Amino acid sequence: MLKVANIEKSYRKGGLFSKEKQKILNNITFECYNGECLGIIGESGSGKSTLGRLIAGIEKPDRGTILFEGNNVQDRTVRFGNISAVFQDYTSSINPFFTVEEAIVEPLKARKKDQKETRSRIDRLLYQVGLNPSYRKKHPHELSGGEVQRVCIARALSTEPKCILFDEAISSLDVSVQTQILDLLKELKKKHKMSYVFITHDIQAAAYICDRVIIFRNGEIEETVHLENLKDVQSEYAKKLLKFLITF
Ligand SMILES: Nc1ncnc2c1ncn2[C@@H]1O[C@H](COP(=O)(O)OP(=O)(O)OP(=O)(O)O)[C@@H](O)[C@H]1O
Repeated sequence: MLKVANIEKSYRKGGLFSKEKQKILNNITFECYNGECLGIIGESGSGKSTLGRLIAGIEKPDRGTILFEGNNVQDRTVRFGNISAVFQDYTSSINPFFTVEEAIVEPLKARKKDQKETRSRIDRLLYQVGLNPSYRKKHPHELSGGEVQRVCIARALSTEPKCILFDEAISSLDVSVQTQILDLLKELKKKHKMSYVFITHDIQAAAYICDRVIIFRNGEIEETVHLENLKDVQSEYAKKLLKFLITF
């Protein structure tokens, strides 16, 4: 369903006018199937978030394609209602002038629903991410970082997308809230065959929710492994990385 093929991405090194480029992603090819949670782990700076931005359609690859059900995610209408994204930097994810209710309802606006139905949907989404209805009228500055992040997750779930990209999206939450969100994602995955691309440093969270894990190294895929074989990765790099992440 999500098909990433031969992706390359470079950025200018040393500012806007520099001619020198640094390759961040090289020859990235993988698929994320319906109902699958695909983890992406790798060292800081290995290009995970860059890949996340390409999947979310925020940036364009220099080469290669990212297709969702056969259509290019660069096309907004392909992403709309199908792919959502939750990023680590939640402070810039929500308009500071919006209330929680407005933020959650924004992606739903294109769909004509009656107000009562929308309100009960907002309450259900808030409940699912562990917030009560009293949060509806609050603004982001009145919330803790973890609460804003939960609103971002509720917003990403609001359109019932087929695929959600999470980029370190739950790392900042309390362990109990993390578990609640992971359990919710597991349930939605089972019920609606949703799929997730789950970028994380948290090997425990990845082990809890992912079906397969891609190990990233310097902008390339080092190894892809099914969760049940995580302890038996082949490459020396993957062994070292996992050992580091598990003992860290
Ligand atoms: N817009 C940009 N312009 C120039 N360089 C960039 C840009 N975005 C990212 N980079 C560089 O690309 C490299 C990969 O960054 P990226 O954020 O994708 O890594 P990451 O694996 O997600 O790291 P982390 O785990 O720390 O979030 C880094 O060297 C970073 O400095």
